[in-house]
Amino acid sequence: MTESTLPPQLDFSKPGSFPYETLRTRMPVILTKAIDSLHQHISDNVEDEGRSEAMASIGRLTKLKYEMQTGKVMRKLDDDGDDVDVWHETLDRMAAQHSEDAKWWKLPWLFSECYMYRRIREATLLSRMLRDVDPFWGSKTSSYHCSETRIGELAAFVHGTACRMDNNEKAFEILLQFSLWGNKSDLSLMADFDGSESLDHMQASTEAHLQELKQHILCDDTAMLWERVSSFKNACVHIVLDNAGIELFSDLCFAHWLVHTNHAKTVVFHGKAYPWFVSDVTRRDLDWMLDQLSETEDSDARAHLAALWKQHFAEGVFVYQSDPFWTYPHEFERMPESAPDLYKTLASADLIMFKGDLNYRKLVADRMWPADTPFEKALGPFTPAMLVALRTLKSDTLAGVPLARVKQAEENDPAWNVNGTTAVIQCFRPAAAQ
Ligand SMILES: O=P(O)(O)OC[C@H]1O[C@](O)(CO)[C@@H](O)[C@@H]1O
Ligand SMILES: [Mn+2]
Repeated sequence: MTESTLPPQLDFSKPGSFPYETLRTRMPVILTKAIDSLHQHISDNVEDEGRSEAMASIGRLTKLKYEMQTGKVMRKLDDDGDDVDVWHETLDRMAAQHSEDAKWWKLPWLFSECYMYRRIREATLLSRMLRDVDPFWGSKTSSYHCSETRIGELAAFVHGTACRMDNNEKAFEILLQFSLWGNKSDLSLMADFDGSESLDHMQASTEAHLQELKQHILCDDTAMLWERVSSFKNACVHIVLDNAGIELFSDLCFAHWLVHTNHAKTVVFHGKAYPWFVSDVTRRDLDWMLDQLSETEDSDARAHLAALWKQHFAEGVFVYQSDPFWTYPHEFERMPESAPDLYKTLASADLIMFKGDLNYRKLVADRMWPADTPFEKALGPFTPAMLVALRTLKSDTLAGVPLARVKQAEENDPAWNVNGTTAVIQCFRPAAAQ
């Protein structure tokens, strides 16, 4: 298909649409919160001489908010980050394709949203006092603390039961589902477990709950995935991470199971090089979470897992990488050209797991595909290895789902595709892996 015969990317042309409301309401709120948090950091930590340059960065963000809200030009970047050329080339390409003057509201949603986070990065990079400050740190750490009970329960299940279950497939399915629903901010699994019951009881009630949640999975390729994973011995699995907190914890649990049942020898985690889309994982988030888990009592499953996982990272069983490509505004089909080494690394994987909504949008190029378009067709040329997308839906793009299923979901809940209550587990398996 040529660019002109492909469905267009999501944009802001329709008042009331989800992208439109995101730019009108949600993005300014996110920006205001980032400004507030940097402001707080300055008041608490920055002495007189550093204050004016830090405040100049706050001024840049206030200006950005004004530019967004009033449809001003999306200007080039002022910092000297290694990725500046990529951003400038993309900005030029976008302008040539969509609107010569590159104004806010005129370029596609995916590019515009990524650009906002890159401008936040610019503002922090340009101040010596702020360059290492994460404006979303407070919201990430407090969301972790809100999930601590659930994390404790899941840790007990993983440490105590999952790797010893007679039925490997069952354990795989449960942990896969945790990783999937971990992408929904409010993970309401194990709702009935009050800490006093046995692990068996907890497992039974969790299984019942997961069973109930299954009806909200619009396309479920778990069987295809299991067919592949069950054949693994010492495989190399890559997980392209999404959010910090309970989602990251559930991803680590899945990786733990892969390694401790000898299905995988190595799990490579791909995170972001700097704060991105509020809650996405950076190395600092990962290290902080491991330390939090270590600080529980010695007998706690969380402390055991943290010790083991730290050792895995030290020994290369778990590997953390943060290629700059993940914070480009690029659809993944651009990876072979834009990040050939990363593409080569992924092509060597036995399986790549893509977590979350934004990764899904980039997989299918954020186009308005008819929902029943085959997933493989929507992936276009991005087929490095067998891959699976685990996503709760928080934006309108979707492929690989029968129209009757979409209709049913719409009837149940008008916000079905943007509020994280429905999900997909979608696999692509190249001919060579069959
Ligand atoms: O963390 P996730 O699952 O990628 O969700 C982020 C998503 O949320 C949104 O901000 C919309 O709610 C999208 O822009 C983005 O795709
Ligand atoms: Mn995210």
